[in-house]
Amino acid sequence: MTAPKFTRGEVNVYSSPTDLSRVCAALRGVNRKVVLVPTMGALHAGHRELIRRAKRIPNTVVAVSIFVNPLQFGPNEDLDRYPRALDDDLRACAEEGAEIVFTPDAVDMYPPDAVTTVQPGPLGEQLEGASRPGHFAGVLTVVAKLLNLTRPDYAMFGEKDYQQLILVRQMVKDLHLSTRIIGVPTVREDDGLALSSRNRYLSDQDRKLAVALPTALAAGMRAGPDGVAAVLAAATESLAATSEVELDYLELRASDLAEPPEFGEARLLIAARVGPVRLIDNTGVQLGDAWTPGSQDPTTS
Ligand SMILES: Nc1ncnc2c1ncn2[C@@H]1O[C@H](COP(=O)(O)OP(=O)(O)OP(=O)(O)O)[C@@H](O)[C@H]1O
Ligand SMILES: CC(C)(CO)[C@@H](O)C(=O)[O-]
Ligand code: BAL
Repeated sequence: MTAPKFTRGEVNVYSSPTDLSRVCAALRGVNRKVVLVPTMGALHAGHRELIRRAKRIPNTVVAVSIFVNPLQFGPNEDLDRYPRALDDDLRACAEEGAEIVFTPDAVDMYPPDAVTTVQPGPLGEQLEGASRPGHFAGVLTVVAKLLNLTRPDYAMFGEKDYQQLILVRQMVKDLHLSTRIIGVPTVREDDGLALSSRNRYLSDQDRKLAVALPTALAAGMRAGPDGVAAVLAAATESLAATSEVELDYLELRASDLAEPPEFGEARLLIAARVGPVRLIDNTGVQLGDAWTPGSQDPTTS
């Protein structure tokens, strides 16, 4: 196959995995780098930021996948009513300059005889995985398929789904995949709420209440210099002010999520239900003083 020529502002849409794989191979053959942006569609400014950052990498072709992956939804979750907006999504991809959009059918990603999945290990059972059993096996399986189909040089993932980002990085390392995983900071509304496709399910009143999540994270972050207990106390106290928000978890972990937090960079993660909508968010927290083991002690320099 010869590599396609792209017209600025136009996206090339593929729904067949084989066609996608061939076109990416042809592009690699003419020394173009491929950047993959995996999404479930209903694109918002957070997704656009992933595409924009992908476009900043020189000599690349940006491939956005839009696939509501059934394998990562539990039996009582919102697979059927997950927002779908393909026409708007294609327009957004064209506006941001993505060259390729991949919109497969579920039967092509999971033929009836497919049995192999990618398992995430212990971290996959914690935090989001504790509330959504099997979720990360579903995510890693589809991401592995997308990485194999496109063999990208880079793939973009949002920090909004921080645990997902960590698990994808681990999978890439464990399976000796050669893609570089790029994490993109969370894009937020003016009041701090993290953009998410599921925000559109929030009623006006719940939308106002939802700001309790980033507010609690910010309170925790400000308490960072006072240590682990202070961070958790501050975030918990902040959250208590909004009794309508039903907390699922609020946890402070080391940045890799595997270790308990000690000094330096940590991650504060929250999941909560606001009305019918389950929202997640997280933030980096600097624990203790600016000095951390391994850094230069400013008092002795
Ligand atoms: N606010 C955001 N800022 C940065 N990246 C984001 C944001 N929201 C989603 N992403 C990233 O976009 C990619 C695709 O996510 P997805 O399509 O599930 O959107 P979503 O808004 O997270 O949807 P959902 O409501 O299902 O969580 C993921 O890598 C995700 O982390
Ligand atoms: C990475 C992903 C596209 C896999 O379906 C999904 O989990 C998401 O949108 O974050
Ligand atoms: N952004 C994570 C996808 C999910 O909630 O299934």
